[in-house]
Amino acid sequence: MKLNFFKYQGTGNDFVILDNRNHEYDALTNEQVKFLCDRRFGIGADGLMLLNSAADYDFEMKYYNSDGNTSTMCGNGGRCLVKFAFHRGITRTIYRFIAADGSHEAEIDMDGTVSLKMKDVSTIEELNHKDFLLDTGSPHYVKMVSDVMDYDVYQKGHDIRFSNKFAKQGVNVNFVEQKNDDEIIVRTYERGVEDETLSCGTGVTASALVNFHNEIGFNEVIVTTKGGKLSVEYDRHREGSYSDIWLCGPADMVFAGCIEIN
Ligand SMILES: N[C@H](CCC[C@H](N)C(=O)O)C(=O)O
Repeated sequence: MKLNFFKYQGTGNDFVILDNRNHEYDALTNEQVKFLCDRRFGIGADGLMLLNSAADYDFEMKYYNSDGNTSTMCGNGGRCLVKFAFHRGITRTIYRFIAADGSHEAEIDMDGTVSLKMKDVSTIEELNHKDFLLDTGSPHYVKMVSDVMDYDVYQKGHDIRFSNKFAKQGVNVNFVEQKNDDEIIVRTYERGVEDETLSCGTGVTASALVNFHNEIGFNEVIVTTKGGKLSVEYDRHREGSYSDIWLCGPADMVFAGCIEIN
């Protein structure tokens, strides 16, 4: 099978993207996705996305983790897919697409950053005063720590992700340091990559919502990741739900190519 692929990254979370609007890659297998994402034998990426046609939407997003399995929502992937759609000639003031967790809106700002509206969050489960569980389109465990840049993210993330509570379904694990009221640093161990990624969009979003200093009403949190800076804007409601959640940051093409696979 010959593939024309495109490589994109959003704050270092990187993806292989295929334009599948004419169903050219419908037969792609999980094993082939895993090969394409392999950093030694393939192109190399945290995940792979298909840009599919969709009735009533500008496109459909189909997301695979680098383990080759389809998964739930990818925030950085969604942002990269919007920029890819633009590069492929789909130009909109507001993009509307369908993904694993439902419909999303997105905008490409004048400076090229992409803002993606995330699904509403109804509850945050507080396991204790430092550990939280919530779903921002993918399941996230958020743990507040100090000196996050010195933290053993791989081992500690692996231990939580494969603990009895999460072994079957999996969970993404975020380690968060509070810099000040509106700034956090986040490092994430990602399910389905089974390693730390340079950033995780749904994880950054989850970590921002858990941010201790949020007020009722509009909040904006600046998030530093190893792959760069993102911002998360949202409305916090009195009963503890969250809406109008926007994940904003850069999303850029790295290279394009053609590959022949078995
Ligand atoms: N690994 C995640 C999906 C990708 C999430 C991440 N890349 C993002 O930007 O949200 C999962 O299986 O739940």
